[in-house]
Amino acid sequence: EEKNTALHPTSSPPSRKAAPSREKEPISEQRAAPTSGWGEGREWDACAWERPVLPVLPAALGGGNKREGIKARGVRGSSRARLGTRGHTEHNQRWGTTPAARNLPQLSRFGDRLSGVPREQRAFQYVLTHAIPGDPHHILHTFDQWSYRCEHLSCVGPLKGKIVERLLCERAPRTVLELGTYCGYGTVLMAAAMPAGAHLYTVEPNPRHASVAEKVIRLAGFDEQKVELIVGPSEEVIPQLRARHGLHNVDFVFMDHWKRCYLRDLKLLEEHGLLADRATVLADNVVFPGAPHFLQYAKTCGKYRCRVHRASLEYCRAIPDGIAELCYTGGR
Ligand SMILES: C[S@@+](CC[C@H](N)C(=O)[O-])C[C@H]1O[C@@H](n2cnc3c(N)ncnc32)[C@H](O)[C@@H]1O
Repeated sequence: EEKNTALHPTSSPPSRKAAPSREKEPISEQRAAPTSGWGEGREWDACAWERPVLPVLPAALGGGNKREGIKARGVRGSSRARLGTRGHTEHNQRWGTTPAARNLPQLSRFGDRLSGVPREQRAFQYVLTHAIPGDPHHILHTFDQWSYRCEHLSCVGPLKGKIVERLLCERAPRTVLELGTYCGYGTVLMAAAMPAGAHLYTVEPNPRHASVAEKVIRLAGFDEQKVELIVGPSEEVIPQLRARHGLHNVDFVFMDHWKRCYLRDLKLLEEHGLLADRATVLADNVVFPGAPHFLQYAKTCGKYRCRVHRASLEYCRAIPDGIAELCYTGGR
């Protein structure tokens, strides 16, 4: 159920015609070359050293991670169905009929095996070498560059990130809960926008993702006083938030884990009395891939005021998506 693991970046991938001269160079030289890339419109060069390792990386490694739900081929099919004429043509031109596109899931796994490094770890290595430590926005920007130009990551992304950031600034919450940390993109984005003294709890069951996120969060300069990463599934963590983590109630929730868990976890938060009066609950991807049961409940149960902020899917402007905003009124 991971959101769109197979969708391609919006900007063109680097031309493979341009690559041969570099590809013949020893890898050590290629790694040394790119560091001047930032701010000069040469961001792809900054990660050019990835190409010789896997020449088909940008096209091939969009997803296909079995553990994370929808297989790349299935998502690709849906995305093509939803694209307009222009998007469809672009899609075909880029990936549509190439053997690499037809074999996305296999190639993705092949990429992980060949490099011996999971996708999220590759992204982190890029961030570590190119982002400015202690500068959350530069770290987010570096993730964006990686995701647009190299491999798709299912972070909230810059467009929907702006919506989250704006709502968070408006609400100025004291306590924030994120469900689904992944690489820590959303965590860093929210931690940077929170008022001083606010505390963010973020929940991630996958230890591999949690390990990357922990490093990203600390790289951005947020300590445990500000951001607490809890490793475990939301259904186990939510009931323990009060007793184990001292969270009395939460002012702002960002749901961005598996979509089928949204409704269950919203009800869990209600049952455990964890939603503060007028708490804001944001839920990502309610348009694509969608969370219809969650939306139906939020609109009809009488406990929330609900609206959807329309945007597009992270790193893919052709696919409509949206963030639901719920305001908890508790039925009053
Ligand atoms: C779409 S990603 C989260 C993206 C992140 N919020 C961001 O903006 O960078 C979804 C994440 O939810 C995690 N996840 C899946 N099931 C979960 C659960 N039951 N509780 C918490 N997280 C879960 C997955 O492991 C994955 O890392």
